[in-house]
Amino acid sequence: MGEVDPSFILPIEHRPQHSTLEAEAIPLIDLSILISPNPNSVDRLMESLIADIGDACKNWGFFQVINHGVPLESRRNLEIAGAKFFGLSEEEKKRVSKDEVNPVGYYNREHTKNVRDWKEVFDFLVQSPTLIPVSHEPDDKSLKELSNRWPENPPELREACEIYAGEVQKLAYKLLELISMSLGLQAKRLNGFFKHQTTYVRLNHYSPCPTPDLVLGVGRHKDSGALTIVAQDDVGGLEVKRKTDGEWFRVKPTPNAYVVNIGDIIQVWSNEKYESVEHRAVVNSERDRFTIPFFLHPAHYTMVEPLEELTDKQHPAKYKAYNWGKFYAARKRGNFRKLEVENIQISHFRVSGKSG
Ligand SMILES: O=C(O)CCC(=O)C(=O)O
Ligand SMILES: [Fe+2]
Repeated sequence: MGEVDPSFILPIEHRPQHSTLEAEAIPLIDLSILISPNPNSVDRLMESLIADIGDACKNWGFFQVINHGVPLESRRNLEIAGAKFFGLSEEEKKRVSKDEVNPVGYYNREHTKNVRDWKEVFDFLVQSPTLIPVSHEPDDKSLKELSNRWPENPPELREACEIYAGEVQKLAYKLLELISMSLGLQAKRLNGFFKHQTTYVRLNHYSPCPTPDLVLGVGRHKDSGALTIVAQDDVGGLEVKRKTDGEWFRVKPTPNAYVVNIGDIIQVWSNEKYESVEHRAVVNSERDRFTIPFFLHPAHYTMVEPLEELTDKQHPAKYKAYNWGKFYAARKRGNFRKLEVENIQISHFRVSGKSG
């Protein structure tokens, strides 16, 4: 293992098995009806699309979408500018380093469950500035404004990021509406939570690793937001834990598709009709891999709790309400230091205590 820093090395039981099955299995959903509806068949096709989305959310918590309306050019421009940025010297990238006070920009020391991830990232906010709580402490009501930090090089990165985020945001709302309808709710039932969203986009770079069996690009985790929409390149490495048997499945890269997954917030809103599913990113010894997740997050003041339309006497709420901004601030602390205690989880808010 030579030069690999021990902080990256996983406990034996969490090391990736490279016999992992390749999943055609996560559903592939065609959204073309949203872009060019045919008036003669739109109702029937919409009904079947909503049913497919509902099944994918229930059975996998993950699916891929094609014909999603995000212009390919906006994605390519960002992929190219992002690769140029990651190709700069460490010193230059660190001029836009993020830290505990200003958590946007460049970072290469992220930890998942106290093990260092084999990756470097560049994060930017979809709304800049974005308001968030100063601390995770419940009694501290102070807020701070976060603003994006742009590197000098490459100069085109900023515009590429902004255009891309605007395009994926439209897709995020379409998906949110489909998910809402699949739960039997009004299409726009969930949109209001995102008026002052804390959404951000991450550029991930996983460089080749001499010991891919001992480390992970991103350790196993569930996304804590509402929805995640990921552009992955053709290298592959994203793995999803299948709900039925806990097997890890590789998500096969599909050209120009997006991988979509349910986060913890939709698990809570839906009162566990849908569940957020564990996933991870493996690395390899030969090729650089680039991915771009878009993390759809609500306003910091959102109290996350099961939606009242989905609860009644027979189906009581499975979670107590929690404040999104405080939850996220507590979660993020674990990225900057090794914590002595378990990081905060939605299971801590579960009424009868099943692990989430
Ligand atoms: O890069 C990937 O394939 C997945 C990244 C991911 O799951 C995350 O950043 O939350
Ligand atoms: Fe993730």
